[in-house]
Amino acid sequence: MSKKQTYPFWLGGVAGSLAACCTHPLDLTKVRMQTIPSAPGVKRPSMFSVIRSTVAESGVRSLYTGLTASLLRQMSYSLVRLGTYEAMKERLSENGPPSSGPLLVAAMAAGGLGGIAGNPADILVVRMTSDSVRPPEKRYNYSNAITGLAALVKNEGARGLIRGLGTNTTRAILMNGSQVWSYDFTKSILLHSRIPFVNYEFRDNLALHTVASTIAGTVATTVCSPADVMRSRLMSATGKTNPVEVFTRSLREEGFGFLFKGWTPAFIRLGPNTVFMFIFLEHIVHSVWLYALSSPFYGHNMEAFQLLSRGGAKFDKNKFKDDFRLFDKTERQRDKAKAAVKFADGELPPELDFFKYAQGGAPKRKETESGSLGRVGEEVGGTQMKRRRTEPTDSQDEDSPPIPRHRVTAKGSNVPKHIESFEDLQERYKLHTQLLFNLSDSGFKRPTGIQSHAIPILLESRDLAAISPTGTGKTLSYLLPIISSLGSPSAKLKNDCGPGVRALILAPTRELAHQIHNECLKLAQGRKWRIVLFSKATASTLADKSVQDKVDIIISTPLRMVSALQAGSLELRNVRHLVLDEADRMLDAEFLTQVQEIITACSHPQVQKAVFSATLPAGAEKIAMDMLRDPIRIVVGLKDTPLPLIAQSLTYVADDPSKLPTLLQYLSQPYNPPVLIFVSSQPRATSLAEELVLNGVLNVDCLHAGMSKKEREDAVSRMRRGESWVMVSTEVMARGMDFKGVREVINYDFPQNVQSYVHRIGRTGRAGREGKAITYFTDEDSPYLKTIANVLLQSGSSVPEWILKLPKPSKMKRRQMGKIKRSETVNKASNIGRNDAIKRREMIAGSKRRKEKTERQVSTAEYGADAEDGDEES
Ligand SMILES: Nc1ncnc2c1ncn2[C@@H]1O[C@H](COP(=O)(O)OP(=O)(O)OP(=O)(O)O)[C@@H](O)[C@H]1O
Repeated sequence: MSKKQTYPFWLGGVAGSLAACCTHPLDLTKVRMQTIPSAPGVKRPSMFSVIRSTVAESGVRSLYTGLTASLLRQMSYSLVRLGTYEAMKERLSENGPPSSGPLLVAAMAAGGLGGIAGNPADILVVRMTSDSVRPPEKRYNYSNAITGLAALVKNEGARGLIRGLGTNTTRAILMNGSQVWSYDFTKSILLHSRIPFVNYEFRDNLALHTVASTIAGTVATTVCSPADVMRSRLMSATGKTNPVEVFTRSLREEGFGFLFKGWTPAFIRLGPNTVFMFIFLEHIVHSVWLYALSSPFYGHNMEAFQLLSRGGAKFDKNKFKDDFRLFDKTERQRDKAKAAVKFADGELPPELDFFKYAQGGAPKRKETESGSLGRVGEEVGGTQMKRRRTEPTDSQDEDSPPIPRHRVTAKGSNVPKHIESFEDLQERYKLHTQLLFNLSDSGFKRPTGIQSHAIPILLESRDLAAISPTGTGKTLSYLLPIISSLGSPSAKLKNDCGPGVRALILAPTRELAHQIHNECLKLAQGRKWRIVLFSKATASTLADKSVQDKVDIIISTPLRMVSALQAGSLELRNVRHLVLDEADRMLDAEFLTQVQEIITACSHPQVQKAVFSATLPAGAEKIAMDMLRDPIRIVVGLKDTPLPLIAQSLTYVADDPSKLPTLLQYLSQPYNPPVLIFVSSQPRATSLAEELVLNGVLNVDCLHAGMSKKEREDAVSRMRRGESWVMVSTEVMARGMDFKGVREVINYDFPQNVQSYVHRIGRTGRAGREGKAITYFTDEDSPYLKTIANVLLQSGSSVPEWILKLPKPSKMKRRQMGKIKRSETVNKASNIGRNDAIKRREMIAGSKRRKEKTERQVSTAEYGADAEDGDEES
């Protein structure tokens, strides 16, 4: 179910009332259609004839007859049903997202309560809207809801208030169960799903609310129609009425179809009503929340929160405890005091320590159990099954190597003060409230270590080199300052900021660029910045200067960008913010020339440059520092060191052919999907994936740069949806990709270097979660083992004594590390007779790809459709 914010109880009533104002004429028409007495042989009036005759009474105004009753109904029925459902949902969410069953029950129960609360107003609605179609002597002539209510009690006593209560409550139960529940359900299904063909991904915005509420309206109309018809007939009747009698008489006279009588007008009324109600509700909740965040009154003593929650369900301070704290100065001051004490110790304040690795360094390492070479398939790290401890540990074993300290070190002139909360940004840098809201909406309550330091530095227009472990939120560290510094969208500024793109983010792979683009869109929600993922299609659109000048941010791979620069179809002269994500990769031999060309094209004198990575070897760092102006260098934890949250181990597998049986054996036992498996080449990735499938491993997927754009996108989507249990990949997935659920990484092939190891295993243990990383090593890999073992050691995983005693590989030797030649297939035994088949298949696939490419090029030329980007995989 989708995550929703708690809102004051009465907001549901307000949203319902606003919706009722829009759809009351339809409501009136529906009631009239349902209550006009039928006479044998006389055709029932159509919806349009009812509307026509209503307007004939006293003009368009008569379509609003009974509006006061309708508003009273919303302020009782909708207020209770929506408020109660939200409160129940909140309760059910205490231990994680609730499942649909309990939510459906909650929705129905809340509907029942709403039905009871709204019954008197419902009677008034039916009577007031259908009064004019009754014989004059039988009319009620209520002038408004209040006098109507008084007349009802006076004439029929308190019992009059419960007329039709049974059917009305049944209808309300069905209505809430179908409408509110199906809205939430549809929303959660659609959120982040992609519509095929148009390739649109739903986000929590107007489009999603509209589609989900339309579906909810259709479901609700169908489910509620029978109860609705019965309710109208019972409520419009005077004197004693028996529901069974009404039902059997209607059935006898009109057949079974009477239960769906007025479905079309009911839908025409309920459909828009549902759409309006949910859209109003979503927007009012959003606005109230924004108001709460920005109001100066809230900062002091939370009066406004109390005001908002007065008279209904309380604003759930427990759920919003983090936000609550943002506005509670006493608490904040207490936190600041605590932070000051912690900082004196050289540690991070607790609120910066989102990922908990800052609490005194790495966990206590486990002692090696075996001092000798393990048997094939035996994990010699000794820690892989044991969860990492992240509590601070002061006591150290004499023999233990030093525990690494994960603290933040900042070097440079006049380093701006770090922030302690996102709210500090609003106080210090006037961060737009919408951004603050979007952060909170994404569940980002506190800045991580890198964010708390990098964001103020970038907001103060300084150049930055930031090194922080994988999964610690580097993306937000640069996105937030960029978006905040841009101020208004270019299109609005009307060239005040100069024409042309204002921010450029470079990433080494298409997948990563896509992911950053998505993060950027999420953060920018609610404002109209133009954020473009640079592809062949967008490049051709942006070739039009007038379009280009309206773009605020471009996210691209270097290759794609350089092609556009060389073609003269893009200008970067106005770029004020340039970020290199995965900086060491971007500055390595393969990309350096392209990146330099792009940097040169960003010729604005005030361009701010920043480089981010989890690893930055000395060579790359030197290049980066030379390119930055008066830079600040931030390091979180130890350079090139993974988080202690990842339990790392090394598994001896003797030789390459022994890896497959070891892996199959591992996967035949319970494991934590999804598992990400890294191999050294594209053919090996395909081959391993095939072998796993042939051996009955379920939900195996494969991703490498040799696959088409569509295949790669599909593989990433399957992974995000949790449909892939085992993903075999190459280095293309090693950097930056954020699949929160990845619990285990297996290095099937030994990594090429330390950086590759750190990034590969960094696909797990993200955002504070624990992870597990296993690295297979063969006799051939053993000369390089010590290099990786040192990384394990630095980050607190244990390493067998014998590995520690291995000689340190020379620089020359280390360079050879990534150059081990491995067979293209992982199972030579199945090669016999298969090689030909594989070659044939590859030839067919190749020709298919070529054909597709030609077709795409043709269609690109004709329709400007997206075409495949260049591959950036090494
Ligand atoms: N302040 C925050 N609070 C909670 N979660 C956060 C916060 N900032 C980022 N995250 C989440 O942490 C995860 C990792 O973030 P991100 O991908 O930016 O890490 P990274 O440091 O760039 O990793 P890598 O080095 O692998 O690229 C993401 O799922 C992101 O949504």
